[in-house]
Amino acid sequence: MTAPVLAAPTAGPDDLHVWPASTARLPHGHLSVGGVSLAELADRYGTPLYLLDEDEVRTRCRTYRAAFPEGEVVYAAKAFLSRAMARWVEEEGLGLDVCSAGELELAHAAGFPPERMVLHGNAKSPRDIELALRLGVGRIVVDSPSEIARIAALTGPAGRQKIMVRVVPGVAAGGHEKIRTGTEDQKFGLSLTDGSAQHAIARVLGQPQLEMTGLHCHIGSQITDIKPYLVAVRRMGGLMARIKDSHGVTFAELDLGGGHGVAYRPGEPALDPTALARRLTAELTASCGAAGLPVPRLLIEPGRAIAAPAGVALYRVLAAKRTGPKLFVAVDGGMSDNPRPALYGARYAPRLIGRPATGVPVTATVVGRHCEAGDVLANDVPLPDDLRPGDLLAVPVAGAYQVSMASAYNLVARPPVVAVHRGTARLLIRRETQEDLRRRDVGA
Ligand SMILES: Cc1ncc(COP(=O)(O)O)c(C=O)c1O
Ligand SMILES: N[C@@H](CCCC[NH3+])C(=O)O
Repeated sequence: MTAPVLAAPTAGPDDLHVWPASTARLPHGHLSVGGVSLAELADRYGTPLYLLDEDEVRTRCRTYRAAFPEGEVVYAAKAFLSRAMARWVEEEGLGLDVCSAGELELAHAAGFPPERMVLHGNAKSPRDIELALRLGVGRIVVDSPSEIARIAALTGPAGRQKIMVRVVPGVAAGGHEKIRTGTEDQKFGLSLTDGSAQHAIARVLGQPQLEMTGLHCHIGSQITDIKPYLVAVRRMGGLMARIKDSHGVTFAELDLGGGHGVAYRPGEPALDPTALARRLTAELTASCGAAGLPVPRLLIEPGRAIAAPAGVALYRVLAAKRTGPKLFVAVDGGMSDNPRPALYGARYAPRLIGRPATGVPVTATVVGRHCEAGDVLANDVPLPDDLRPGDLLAVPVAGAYQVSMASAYNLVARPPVVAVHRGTARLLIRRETQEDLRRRDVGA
């Protein structure tokens, strides 16, 4: 299905710099992304609606590959996955981080080569491991000692499965306490300080069916400062040196996970992959040089930084009212399609589209339609005071951890995802239907 391009843009994207690069202003308050009018997309596919700009995804993949020419860039599918997304990422030469049989199967169905996948997870099910081994997933990242024997047994004497071990480097970083994974008070990885990482590594090294290619760490998400990554590199370097001393083994790879932060609102910082690559490489070279270690090949696993800025969410206003001092603007989505504000206090910058903003700018709170006071999409944001039912709101930087974390709370169907690309639009994921939801209810 395609949607035509509207008229030529009238002005450049000035305050639109957290929007996809293809965003353009059209007459009468309209906007286009990927050459397609957002208002027209809303009419065609309904709202709430998520769109993804294919060129923005591909450009971001290319920027990462150019930043890490010697390394391997592995897209974290948990940020957003569809068959088209898997194909774009594959065509751009990235690997894929999957953390469930579901992600693995979908990517496999899309033709993503299993050998370029990395399987993660703090609680891998027997099926996750069996499927990964049967399909020939490139690397499995061990997060718990109990996985090791299972992976070795299922690999069988003839095979040799590549393994990494996830280590907690003791680094506090991340945009919110719930997305910090570099310290020992959270569930992921194995401790450096109590020796459980060293113990797991020794067990992996003792299994002839397993080939330990290197260490892994992932310190958190929405990180905008390079320094915590440099501390993590030094700690990983220290551990690699101790493993060399105790086991006489050096590793060919080091996976530093993802977590690279993006700007959700104009003026916010973002992590620059090129600067990150330069500093990481320098730090790794220095750490390894000092310890007499060969410099391992770097793997990194960006999810948000590839997908988030390529996505836009579209909502229609259902109600607008003043309650005390506050202007509440209620839209037809909410925490079921975007739980991030409720979970992490995430902030967004919605804007009115589809008509000129004639009203006086006021501070408004955009809320969803769910039966939950915490169902807020954007707190205290500037919007015109004359918003009315039927108006369209667009929220940029919506491509990661929204559709992939969506629920059907209140039996509100999950929204569709449409790809826009150089003047055309096509449906990637259809809207969930009430029939889909009813069909699961099989007890009378
Ligand atoms: C192991 C691992 N790698 C990569 C990522 C991707 O993180 P982000 O989307 O913040 O880049 C995650 C999620 O935080 C993760 O758990
Ligand atoms: N889901 C989180 C990030 C966690 C990343 C997955 N390990 C977010 O939306 O910010």
